[in-house]
Amino acid sequence: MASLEIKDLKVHYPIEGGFLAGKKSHAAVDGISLFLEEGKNYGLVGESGSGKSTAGRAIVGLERITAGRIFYEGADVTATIGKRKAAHKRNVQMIFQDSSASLNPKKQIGQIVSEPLHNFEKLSRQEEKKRVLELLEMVGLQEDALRKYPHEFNGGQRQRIALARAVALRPKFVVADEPVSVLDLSVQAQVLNYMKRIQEEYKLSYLFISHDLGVVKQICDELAIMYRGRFVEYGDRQDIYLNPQHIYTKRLLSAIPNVDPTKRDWHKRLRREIESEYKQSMESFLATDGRVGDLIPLSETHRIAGEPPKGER
Ligand SMILES: Nc1ncnc2c1ncn2[C@@H]1O[C@H](COP(=O)(O)OP(=O)(O)OP(=O)(O)O)[C@@H](O)[C@H]1O
Repeated sequence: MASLEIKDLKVHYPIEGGFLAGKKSHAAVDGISLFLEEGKNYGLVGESGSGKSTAGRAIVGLERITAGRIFYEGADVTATIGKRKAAHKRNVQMIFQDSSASLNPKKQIGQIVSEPLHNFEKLSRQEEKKRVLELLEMVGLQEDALRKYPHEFNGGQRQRIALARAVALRPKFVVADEPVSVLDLSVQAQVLNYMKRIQEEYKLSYLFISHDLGVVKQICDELAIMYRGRFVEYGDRQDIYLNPQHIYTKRLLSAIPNVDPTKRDWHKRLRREIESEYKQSMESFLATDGRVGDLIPLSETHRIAGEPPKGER
């Protein structure tokens, strides 16, 4: 069974003129480790700026790594940008948040989806076209899409095209960086359904990057919660939703919309409590130069995703 292992990954960006402030680099990703198994879905969750996208790009080889190693099926595939090993390139693909930027506007959909096949597989023209049509069909598009350009489709359709291209080589892992966050709710659900369907068909795994625990809940088996380049909590989806251990996780959970209206008051009060606990805890965190190990232990754990306490139902 295929696996992707990330060991102590660091991506530090140089700070321009940073020597004046006594700090030469900014740690966007500061030592994260993950072990991903084929067939399971993983969520990388955190607020804007926590380092999720940088981590995702580094994992697929689009970002220069400062330190750490990446192993695909046990083999070290850590490489500098543009020099990824073939197995890693084929088997670890990525889709991005902004499909209007990631799909070349000057190319027709047929060209876009066939590009990876063209680069990696020696198929006849006929075989290639057949495969592209299968891929388009899998994401709910017809043959007439072949000669159209990205701007002729809406955001949800474009994201489905990006998905078709990402899975053209039947990869084992797809890093999906906020793939639905700019879409309307109904379109989000549609794209997520296609993602699930493709996963069942191809037995692949997603590393799903999102700031929204509500979306991640629908697709991921395991979650890593990221804050300032590090993981503050990692574990099974159910454990994290029902029994979050970290104040930062609780805060993200408390921000999930769609609360049952009958429990709204309870939820509001809980949010207020969490905000005040969060402030104190994170002030100490920052005072200790942002080391996760220095976080103040939690006081009582609120069962956020579960039911309100008895007597408040
Ligand atoms: N190319 C870059 N050069 C310098 N700093 C960068 C670069 N890319 C990202 N950063 C910084 O690294 C940190 C992490 O950014 P990143 O985009 O990975 O976070 P994120 O959690 O994905 O946030 P978002 O959801 O807003 O994209 C941020 O402080 C960001 O400003």
